Amino acid sequence: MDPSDQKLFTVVDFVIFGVLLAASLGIGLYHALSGGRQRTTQEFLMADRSMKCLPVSLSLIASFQSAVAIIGVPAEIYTHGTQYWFIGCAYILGLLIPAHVFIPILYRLRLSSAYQYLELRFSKPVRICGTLTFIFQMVIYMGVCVYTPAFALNAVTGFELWGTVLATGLVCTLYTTIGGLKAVIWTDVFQTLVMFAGQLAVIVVGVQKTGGVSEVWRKVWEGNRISALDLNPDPTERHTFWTLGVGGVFLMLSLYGVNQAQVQRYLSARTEKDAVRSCYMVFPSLQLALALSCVMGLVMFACYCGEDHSSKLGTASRDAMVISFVMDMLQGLPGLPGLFIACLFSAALSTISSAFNSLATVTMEDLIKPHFPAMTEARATLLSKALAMSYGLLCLAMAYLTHLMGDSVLQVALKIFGMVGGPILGLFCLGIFFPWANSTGALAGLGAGLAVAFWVGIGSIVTRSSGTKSRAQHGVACFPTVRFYSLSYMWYSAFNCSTVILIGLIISFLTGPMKAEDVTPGTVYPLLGKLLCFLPERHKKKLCGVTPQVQTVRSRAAPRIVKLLVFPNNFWDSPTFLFFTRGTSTECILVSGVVAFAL
Ligand SMILES: O=C(O)CCCC[C@@H]1SC[C@@H]2NC(=O)N[C@@H]21
Ligand code: NA
Repeated sequence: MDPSDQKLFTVVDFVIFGVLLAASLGIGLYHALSGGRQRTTQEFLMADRSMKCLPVSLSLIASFQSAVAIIGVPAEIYTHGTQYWFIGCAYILGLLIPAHVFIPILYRLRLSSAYQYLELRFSKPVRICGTLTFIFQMVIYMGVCVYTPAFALNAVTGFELWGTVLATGLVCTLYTTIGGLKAVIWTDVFQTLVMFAGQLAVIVVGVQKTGGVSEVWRKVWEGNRISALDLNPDPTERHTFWTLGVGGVFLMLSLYGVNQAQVQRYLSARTEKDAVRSCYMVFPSLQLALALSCVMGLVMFACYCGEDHSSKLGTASRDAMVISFVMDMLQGLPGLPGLFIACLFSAALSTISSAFNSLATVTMEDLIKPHFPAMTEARATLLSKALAMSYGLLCLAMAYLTHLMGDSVLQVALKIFGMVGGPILGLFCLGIFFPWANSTGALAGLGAGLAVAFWVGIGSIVTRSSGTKSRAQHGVACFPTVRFYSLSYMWYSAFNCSTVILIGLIISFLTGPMKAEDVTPGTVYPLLGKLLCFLPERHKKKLCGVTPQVQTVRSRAAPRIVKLLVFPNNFWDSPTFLFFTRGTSTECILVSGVVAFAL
């Protein structure tokens, strides 16, 4: 379909796209001129910790649901079938663990940056390394998010590529810089609704034009695009229930548990209960978002029946093909192409604004403020705005880098999360679940995790095998290393997280494990108490002692049998052990469930 030979966009479409940009700017302006007028970092970066759970939950969705998902998931379903849909199973534990482990710890510490936790639990160098790793991850991810919609549009509609990148980047930088986190959250709410509307429109029109639901179902069934549960345990198998359902949990934890963009939203909630509730509310909306993008891929398959369009659209044709499918469906329906473009850019803007704002926050809180304690509030807020602006410009540069990656955008994004988000998740898990871990171990673990992550990640790109069906397709000999490189990219988060924890513990024990009394109260999760929660209260009380506040350590003689079993004497009286055993029934059930599932 040659863009010039048919009017793709009527005036109505441009108006709708214009309304999206104007509305986003309007919300930014409103929050710049209302409330405290963004005069303090508490307001600019933390929204005065006044947000209710509904806007927070919609904003949590928007942060990691960008044009990559809107375009990449339908392309994935079109090409490989609905196996990817099983990632929805990872949303259960992927949101329950943040709600009951990460949020309580991070919220009660009253942090602004998630990485302040690393200094409280370990040391300042660990915090700096965590912050720099996060910045690296988000800057690259931002580039992919800005580039994806512009590239796809340009490939199909001749939309001026860099003009679109510039327009998106500037609008986003502007409302993020003037309106702060409040503007980012409320534009996220608006943009998430536009995102759902756009995808729904394409599905409704697509089904109607392909002959109705039963016709679509028949075609996708015959085209065997409905994947059965694939329980193949082979870790090099790209998408199976295990890589998506289990590997996906680690991916979700790295995003919804410890990623600053999401943690900042939890911390901006009025109360801890609001933060936990917003995490629960993410679940249905995330399932809806996943369902919409998967169904869109199925409708696209029913419409094209697997014809190959790569001749027309060049290299990453699958991604661009989604846009050409949408334009095929929506042309001649004034306003709908504009709605979908608005949907695409809503997805991009809501993710990029979250990235700008979280990057500005951690740079301010973790890298600048500690060196300039005397900095005035006004100057700090001004500097935060300047940071948001500069990250905006940096992101445009990163968009160009994406130009060179070539992989399907969904795979690029998920690899970034696995390679960089996985080690950060490992760092937090090491601190939260292993009180013996010390900062030397943490630094060594993070270093090892990142080294392994890049070794496997880059290796897979070089050997073009990140979870392919068989090495034979690539004609490379089946040496163990290639098998190592062929690890499915969906295992990167779990693999790298485990590497950090393993190396971290080994180095910690070699350099002298942390003494329980040296662990900052409130920075470890009482895992043991949860595991033993099935014990009757009196046994548990005897075994774990009363569950006092960690600070006041009362010596509790553990029963002889247990004493002899596992721990040296002083451990039973230590704050960590006692702290370990504090816990409510919900969390007990959750943790035993996790352990049972893992076993
Ligand atoms: O859309 C993006 O920008 C990134 C791709 C999806 C990221 C992960 S996949 C699991 C979870 N569900 C989402 O909608 N986003 C995250
Ligand atoms: Na988004």
